Amino acid sequence: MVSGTALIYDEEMTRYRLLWDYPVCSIEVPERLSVSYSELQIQGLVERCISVPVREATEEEILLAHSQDFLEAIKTTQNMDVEQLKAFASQFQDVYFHQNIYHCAKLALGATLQLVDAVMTKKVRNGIALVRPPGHHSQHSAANGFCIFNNVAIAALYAKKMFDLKRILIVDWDIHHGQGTQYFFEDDPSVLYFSWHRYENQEFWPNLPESDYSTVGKGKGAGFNVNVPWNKIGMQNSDYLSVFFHILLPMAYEFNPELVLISAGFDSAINDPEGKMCATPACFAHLTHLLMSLAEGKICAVLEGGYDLHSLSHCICHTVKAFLGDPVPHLLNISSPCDSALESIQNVRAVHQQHWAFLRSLPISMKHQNVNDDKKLEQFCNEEIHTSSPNYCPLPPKRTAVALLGEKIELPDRCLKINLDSVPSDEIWSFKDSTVEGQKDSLHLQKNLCSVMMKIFQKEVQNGLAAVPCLLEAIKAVLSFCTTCANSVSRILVLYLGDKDYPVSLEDDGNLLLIQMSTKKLKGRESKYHIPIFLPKEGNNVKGVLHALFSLILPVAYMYNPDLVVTALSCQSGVDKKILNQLTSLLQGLAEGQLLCLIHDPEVSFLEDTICSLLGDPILPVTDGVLQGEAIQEVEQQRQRLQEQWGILKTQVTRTE
Ligand SMILES: NCCCNCCCCCS
Ligand SMILES: [Zn+2]
Repeated sequence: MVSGTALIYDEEMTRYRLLWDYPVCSIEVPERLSVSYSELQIQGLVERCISVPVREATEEEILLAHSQDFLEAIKTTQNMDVEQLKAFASQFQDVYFHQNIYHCAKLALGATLQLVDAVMTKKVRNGIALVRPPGHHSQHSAANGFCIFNNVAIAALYAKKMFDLKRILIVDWDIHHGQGTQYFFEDDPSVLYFSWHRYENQEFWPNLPESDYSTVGKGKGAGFNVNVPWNKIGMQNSDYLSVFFHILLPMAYEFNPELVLISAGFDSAINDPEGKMCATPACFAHLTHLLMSLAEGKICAVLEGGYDLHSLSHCICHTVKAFLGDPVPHLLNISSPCDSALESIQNVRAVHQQHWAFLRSLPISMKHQNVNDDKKLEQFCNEEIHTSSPNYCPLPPKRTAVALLGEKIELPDRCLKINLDSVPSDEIWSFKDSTVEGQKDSLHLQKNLCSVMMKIFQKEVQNGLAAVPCLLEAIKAVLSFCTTCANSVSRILVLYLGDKDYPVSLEDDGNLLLIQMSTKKLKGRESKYHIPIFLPKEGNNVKGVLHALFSLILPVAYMYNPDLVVTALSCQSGVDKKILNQLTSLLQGLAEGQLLCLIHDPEVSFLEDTICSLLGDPILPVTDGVLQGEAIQEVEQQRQRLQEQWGILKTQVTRTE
């Protein structure tokens, strides 16, 4: 099983800087790399990564994207004096040169390609290249916006050529539009380019009409270029997550990339002088985590922008920790996106409707700019940046506790098997009403669950799995355990995949959020905290689970922000096992990874797959037409009904009286 996170950095890339007075370029300083690398060391993350050396890119590699003339011209900067460098720079926009920048640009590109090699040859699972100069603004024959060679664009061209890849996803979460990258792949359906960027209706740099949502790609590439403009500053975690849930993730799963490249600019984080946005560093752990279930975890993050040294270094640490499989921190106060963000989301979904199955059957209309949602006018955010990052992060619990009822399977040694006889009897707690048929089963059930729960709450393991004779009884047992033994747990999310009516009447006090996916229309009252999701069956297969996951379950779960997640799944549910594994993986972004999987009548193979998901191992991509029309309608109606209570579900600007 492929594991390990590559960290590629060389201090040679700090050896160039601005040599004259040029204000717009003064923020691109060498300390961006050195301060970030030191923070990685302070947090003990360097030693946990696999260090991969940089190399110089070859001319052939540079020429994959750039013209010979451009390359020759850049070469000449090595022997220039400051005046000549200044004159040379004046032919381009917002970029400076230095006698050593050509060398560093070759190292930045070489580092990027080293990362692609390490991931594609399975030396590591994922990784990050800390490089400068950045790349996403540079074009065929032009340097631009601090960029010389387009590192990520060349990485995509290189990966296609060297590894014969047919589908590559580029996620550009830098706050500037990577117009350079867009130009390279505008008519290329094998590279899905996604970018969000500060735009302010073309008022913000690079002030291009083609950076707006209406640029969707050309010819065969139509639909494979996705621009999400931020027309206000001050965007927050909720705005970023909403774009992932309602645009990027459904598209990415439908596209099913073989490799994910992240143009990881962190000028989109709080306190950055360029972005003036409010998303916290912890948010980037979640953005990273949400992408890690694609392409069997093959992800290469390449540094682009990020100009506030404190914010940048913490964002990078959160990204690396997510790559390493560490629990991702709680995000607080997730709620409805602001109206300006909603308008952008609505417009992007409308203009891409004809290109993507998950959108095709929806009634979406364009909404033109008339929102003056002044909530975003404030320069800086009201919420403090959580800079109380631990100096030296203790190694997180990585083990998974597995308590199986009578099942005999080979467990990876990273698992903690709990055999029932060893559980001390005083750990047994009394059911309020144990209606589990058969004393033996109930005793076993109690022991089973109690021991796994204890291990999770004692932080001895991060998550757990229990095979149970009856899902509903097990859920009740877990809930009664939490109310009696675990007062640190105040909000529990239960995701139940099954057709039985949930027995107890649910108090709507918010301590429990039950989301029930069922193939039959469940009667009984639906409430804010009891969300039945009807999923139609086609033959023996349940369709629309992934769509429900992105459009409903994950957004509501993030807004609910549980302390524990419980999934109750049955093998016979007719849901594609690969989809259940995706669900198990993605839900680990909640509750700092405290997840308990209850499985009824488990097949051994499904148990093994679930254990892999719980261990954070790469999981197989979902391939067969993940999103079906009819099922989408059902989920869509549910989403419409719930969005008033769960604002994160909104995807359109709602008329305000
Ligand atoms: N404040 C507007 C001037 C922007 N100048 C270029 C920024 C390049 C960012 C690269 S990520
Ligand atoms: Zn940027």
